[in-house]
Amino acid sequence: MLPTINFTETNAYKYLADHFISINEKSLKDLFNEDPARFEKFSLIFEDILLDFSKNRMDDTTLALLLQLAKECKLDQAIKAMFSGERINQTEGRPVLHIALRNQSNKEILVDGKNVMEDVNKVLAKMEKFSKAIISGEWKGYSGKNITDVVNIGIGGSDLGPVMVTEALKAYKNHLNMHFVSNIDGTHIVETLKQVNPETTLFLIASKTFTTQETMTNANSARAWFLQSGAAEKDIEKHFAALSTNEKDVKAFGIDTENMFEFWDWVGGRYSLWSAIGLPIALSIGFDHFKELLAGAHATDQHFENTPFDKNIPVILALVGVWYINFFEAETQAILPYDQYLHRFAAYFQQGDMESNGKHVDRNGKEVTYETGPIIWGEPGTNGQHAFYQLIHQGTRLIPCDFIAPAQSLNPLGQHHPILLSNFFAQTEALMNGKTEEQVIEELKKEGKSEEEIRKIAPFKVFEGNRPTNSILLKRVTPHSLGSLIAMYEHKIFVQGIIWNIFSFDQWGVELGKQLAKSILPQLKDDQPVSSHDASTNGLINQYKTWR
Ligand SMILES: O=P(O)(O)OC[C@H]1O[C@@H](O)[C@@H](O)[C@@H](O)[C@@H]1O
Repeated sequence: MLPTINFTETNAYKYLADHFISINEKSLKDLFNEDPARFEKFSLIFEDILLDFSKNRMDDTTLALLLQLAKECKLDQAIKAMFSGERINQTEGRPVLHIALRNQSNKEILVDGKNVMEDVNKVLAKMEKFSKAIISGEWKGYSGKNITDVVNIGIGGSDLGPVMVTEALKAYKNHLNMHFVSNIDGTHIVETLKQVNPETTLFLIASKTFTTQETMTNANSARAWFLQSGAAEKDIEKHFAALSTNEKDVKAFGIDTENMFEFWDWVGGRYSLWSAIGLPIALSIGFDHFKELLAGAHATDQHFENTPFDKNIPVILALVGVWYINFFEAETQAILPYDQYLHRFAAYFQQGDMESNGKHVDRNGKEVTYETGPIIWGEPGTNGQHAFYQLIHQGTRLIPCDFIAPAQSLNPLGQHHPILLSNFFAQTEALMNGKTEEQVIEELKKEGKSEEEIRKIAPFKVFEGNRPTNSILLKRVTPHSLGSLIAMYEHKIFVQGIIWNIFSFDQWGVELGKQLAKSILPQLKDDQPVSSHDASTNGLINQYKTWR
């Protein structure tokens, strides 16, 4: 069982609330001036990843109090509960064991007296064999040709992880062309099928439940297309595989369980890329690289489980986040990777974070009286700079940002990487230091502007600065470092959920819309006007009926 402490009733919270008043008056510049050792104190290195959290609006006292908060919320107990396989997803009665999927130490993890590592290793071995057969061409399509294209059909956690990782690790990929179909909009599957040949295409039907409407509809359309293109029922076994926990429905769909890659209810959808759901990753970059991804995540797991909180990267990331969300009232958190390969990283953690911690009821079943999960957003640098950074620099909102960049480029081309990184360094510096009115006036004078012109324009050119950032500098994007980085964010989300006293591993919030869509669908069959909804919904449906 997880602790059920209201963090606003801890001593640390009360001290933090007082302490906030004094910190809020200080600028980041002051904080750096006051403490020459600030960078050394407020940065951590883990393997080839440096976290610099010194450009945050906090000092030694803040950190000490945040650490005390974690202690008072019994974070240590919660971490132990997760790693030991307790049913910490209490609203669904399940353990939370994505850490088992990448448990390369193979240390036993028991659930109901059974070591889950046996099943994990069995599926990994099956994934290895299968991916090697497909990649090598040993596995043939129904007409004897090698597989050239893989179409993953899944949505949410059964899509976003594999999409993000295959994009992030594109530099490591082999000859297989990867396609991802998620949207129920027929356009997605139709446009994808235009690009592939049934004789050389492998479809992966990725769904934990194997009941998700979007995925099953897309899967059935893919199956129909396959059969209409000249293949026979018996050929399905060469071209369709399932990644799921639901053996019964996989069989009913017509997929041989030989081609089923199993996972278990203790793997949350948004934490599933390490499971059979990662098969498209193994196919795209090869199983050995997939294992390195798992190893990177496992290294972070060990760091998270065993490192004192003051040196623990996920814990620090989480506590700094809590500081902004609950004291500075920041509503959003930007994730800004300065790496084109990481272009889906923020989108991935939109699900990871917002589906986990977008909760308004605490672990006692009571309405919370404080903010929980932030709105996650972001785009890769430097594109974002030319789009929305204006608001981050000069807008009225405080937006904590995580800047992420690799020191080494996987495509060293002329001056591209130094230019990219100069922007990465410059942005966090600019956000911290800003530009004073005196500096603006000085610059305008140098440009030869008149007193009158200077007076008019100067206020608009001032940057107040004092805007907080984390910088995460990786040596290089590799399967290992990416695995570590993803796991850092996963555990950050876990820690924040513990502090906020919410359940991070259910997602009831996605159900209501699904339910209503199911009841509306039959009403769309005929042209009879509907009147059973509110006036707006009736009006929209009836207009649709006249226009379709
Ligand atoms: O993998 P399946 O079961 O198709 O679910 C796909 C997605 O469905 C959504 O409604 C959420 O619950 C996600 O967490 C999940 O990843």
